[in-house]
Amino acid sequence: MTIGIIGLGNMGQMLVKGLCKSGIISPQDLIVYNRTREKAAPLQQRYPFQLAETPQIVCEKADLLFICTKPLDVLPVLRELSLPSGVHLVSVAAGVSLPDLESIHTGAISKVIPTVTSEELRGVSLLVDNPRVSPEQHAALSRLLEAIGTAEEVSEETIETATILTSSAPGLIAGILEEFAQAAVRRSPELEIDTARRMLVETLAGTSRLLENEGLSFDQLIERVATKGGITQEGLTVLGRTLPHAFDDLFLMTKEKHALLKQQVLLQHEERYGDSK
Ligand SMILES: NC(=O)C1=CN([C@@H]2O[C@H](COP(=O)(O)OP(=O)(O)OC[C@H]3O[C@@H](n4cnc5c(N)ncnc54)[C@H](O)[C@@H]3O)[C@@H](O)[C@H]2O)C=CC1
Ligand SMILES: O=C(O)[C@@H]1CCC=N1
Repeated sequence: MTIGIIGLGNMGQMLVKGLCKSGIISPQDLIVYNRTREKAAPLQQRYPFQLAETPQIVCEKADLLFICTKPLDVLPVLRELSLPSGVHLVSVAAGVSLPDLESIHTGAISKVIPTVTSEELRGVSLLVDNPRVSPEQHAALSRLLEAIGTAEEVSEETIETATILTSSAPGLIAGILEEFAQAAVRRSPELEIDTARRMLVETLAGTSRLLENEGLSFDQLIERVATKGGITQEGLTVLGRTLPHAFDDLFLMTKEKHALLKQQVLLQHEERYGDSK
């Protein structure tokens, strides 16, 4: 099977690295197009994939085609292509829906929301298919996603919330850890910020191992740490007071951003067809 990738940004590169590292494919099974050809060179040296001169060549050679551009570039890029009906199109763009893509491609289409952590072969890819995806195409895509982490089938209704938990989360967790480290240094200025960051990274790795290897729930882990009448309980009380509002806000704002993106994609349709699809 030949896998095409258009756009070698964060997600395109993650797919190249993850899929090749996992051993599920060999680099020669990949055909990639990047607007700036030279930018692909360092990655191509490590993983000798095929580098196409044009995106049209990619879609003609690929059985499975990942479009990895930013959401508002997806439809304009695809419209310039003549997509063979047999190609299985996979969009990774947040805010671009299956119906948007169905207006362009008559064949099988999936929407996948991957995660940057799949470069390390861990993390969740969210997957939703349109009805034209055959069981064989679904199985082939799922196998690839399972090779770089786990694949969760979701509906288009839940994909936006799940995106925050799986795909935005590595960035959000990094943001939380940075605030954690900065607050520690504000409290104890003699502590180096990089030391605080290192302590948190190691603690995060240990925490995730403990949760996973011992099959602990979050509550069980809290019980192990928070000695009755001890220090951690005080911290948990503060979190219980402040975090629900912060996370409610976070889901509200990201939902609004999703809605805005979808509106902008819809406008691209209207500008093109002079009506609302
Ligand atoms: N970064 C992340 O963790 C995740 C991103 N996504 C989705 O992945 C998509 C890409 O995101 P990133 O990789 O972070 O963005 P990015 O900005 O790193 O990559 C976008 C790439 O598209 C290329 N591109 C733009 N126009 C093009 C064209 N006409 N032809 C060929 N290539 C073109 C750019 O050169 C760039 O390399 C977005 O739609 C985003 O919603 C989904 C899940 C996670
Ligand atoms: O922030 C974004 O828009 C992309 C989609 C999910 C993760 N990164």
